[in-house]
Amino acid sequence: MFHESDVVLKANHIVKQFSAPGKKVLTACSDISLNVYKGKTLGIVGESGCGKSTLVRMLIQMDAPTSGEILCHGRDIVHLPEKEKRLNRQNMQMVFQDPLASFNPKMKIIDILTEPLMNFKRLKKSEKEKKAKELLGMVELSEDFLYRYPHSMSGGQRQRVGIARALSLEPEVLVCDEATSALDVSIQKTIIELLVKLQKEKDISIVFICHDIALIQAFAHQIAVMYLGHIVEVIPGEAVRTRAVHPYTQALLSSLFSIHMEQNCEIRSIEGEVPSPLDVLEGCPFQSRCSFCGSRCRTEKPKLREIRPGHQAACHRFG
Ligand SMILES: Nc1ncnc2c1ncn2[C@@H]1O[C@H](COP(=O)(O)OP(=O)(O)OP(=O)(O)O)[C@@H](O)[C@H]1O
Repeated sequence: MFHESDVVLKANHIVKQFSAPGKKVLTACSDISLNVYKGKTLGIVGESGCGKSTLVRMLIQMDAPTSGEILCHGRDIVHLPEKEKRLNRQNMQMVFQDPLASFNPKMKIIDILTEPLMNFKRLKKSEKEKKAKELLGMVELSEDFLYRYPHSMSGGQRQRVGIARALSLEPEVLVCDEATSALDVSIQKTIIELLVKLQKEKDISIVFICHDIALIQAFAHQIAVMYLGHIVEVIPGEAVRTRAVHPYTQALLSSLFSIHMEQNCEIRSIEGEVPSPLDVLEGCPFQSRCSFCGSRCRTEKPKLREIRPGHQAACHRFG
């Protein structure tokens, strides 16, 4: 299903560290390797603070890794000259959780939609209206919104504008950072259906960051599960419910609250607190919350190993 020749973006052993008070070092991303495939969705899931945003900021060149490489079609994009980096950014666009915060409230929708194209001098002023109408049509919004302001639209409509604006530059990779988390469940569903439709039409790769494994498994082709700066499991989306093996992925699945859940079904929470990324222990990052933790887990960090095609896990119980 996933072929090396279809890799658009590749992270190779990337690490991101920040300096913290008391001369400490905070490792937000620890030795992460993963692939983003053409026309496919990679879901990145994990609790708050596990390093999801830090990881995608590096993937889209907003931040440089402390070490490791990021390749776009095999070419190193970390060490590009600044000018080339800027041009390359057109190819990777982002949709944020709260479009109201990322849009200029004084700008009309026509200007919000066409600003990226104007900035890169890819659109003439005289063509703005035509292009903006086309972009609104692409996200199934009426042309009536053209001269309105973002605050007069609903959250779902604004998120459609955010998607249209991000896709205006025809990127190969679209990164959605909790892009549907602030929306009602029914609106969330329509936005995801729109993303899936646009992905099929345009063959774009989507990186979808989310803390909700139930949502992401419904449409992601592969899911990377993060815990404390580590990727602990990479699994095809359709297999996550039945084949996930990592105790953390299983804990996330069992703590799901689903509206389809049967009555009397037990909701289990994950025992214990996430340790601070400043005090990372030797061995497995999940050891303090894992009911299978053995002596090897306390001393040796498990490597992410393939356990079947397209499925990798970092756990001493497997591989
Ligand atoms: N610029 C920074 N300087 C210092 N520490 C940072 C910086 N950016 C992130 N961190 C730390 O790195 C860790 C990972 O943060 P990150 O925002 O990537 O997590 P996240 O999984 O995206 O969380 P959330 O879902 O809450 O956004 C956190 O401990 C955070 O405090």
